Amino acid sequence: MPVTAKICGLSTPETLDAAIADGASHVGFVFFPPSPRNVSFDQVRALIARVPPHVGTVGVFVDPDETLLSAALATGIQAVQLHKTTPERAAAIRMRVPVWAAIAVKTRADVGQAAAYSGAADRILYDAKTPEGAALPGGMGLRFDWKLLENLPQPLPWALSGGLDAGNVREAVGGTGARLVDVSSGVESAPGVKDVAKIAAFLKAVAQC
Ligand SMILES: O=C(O)c1ccccc1N[C@@H]1O[C@H](COP(=O)(O)O)[C@@H](O)[C@H]1O
Repeated sequence: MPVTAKICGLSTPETLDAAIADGASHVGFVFFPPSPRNVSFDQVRALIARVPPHVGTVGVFVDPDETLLSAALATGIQAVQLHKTTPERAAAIRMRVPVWAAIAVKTRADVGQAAAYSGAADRILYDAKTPEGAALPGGMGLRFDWKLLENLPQPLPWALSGGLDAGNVREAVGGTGARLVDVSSGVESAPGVKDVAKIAAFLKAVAQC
């Protein structure tokens, strides 16, 4: 089975088109105002119109309230990636749209939190835990100890993220067995500024995994 990749935090037609042309299986849009990647509903509507049916669209949220979630779902996103969202809230949201539950990982106990999302999410996204008080719960280019995922029974389909880039994704996939990887900072030239050459290099590296 080939390894597939989500390119996250896209905000321009040029970088979205590059991700699709270079083989991304999913593209992600961030709905979180403190993020340098935050996008408006109109922006996302226009971007989604460019996405072919074989590429999945994912909205990224941090425990979204009802108003934000409803407006974002109206743009046409096909799944939601939920950070800092309880299993109960995730389960309620899953009644409306497929859910990727982000698990912030620093320790083995963090990885164990994934089990609580059985029945509440469709996929687990293991991401690096950002420091206490950080502005963002993800998208900071931080990685966690991939050994924490070794030999672990997985409660759900899962994906790996956190600090991935073209130079380390092969090692990450080899060490963890991930079949879906997710990147944001690793394909940027500055926070929030996606780089088409880095997107191409990342997706080429993934194709060689
Ligand atoms: O990218 C953001 O700004 C962001 C904001 C709020 C929650 C999550 C966010 N990003 C997600 O974090 C992971 C890892 O990103 P990175 O590759 O380490 O930069 C990825 O899933 C992003 O979608």
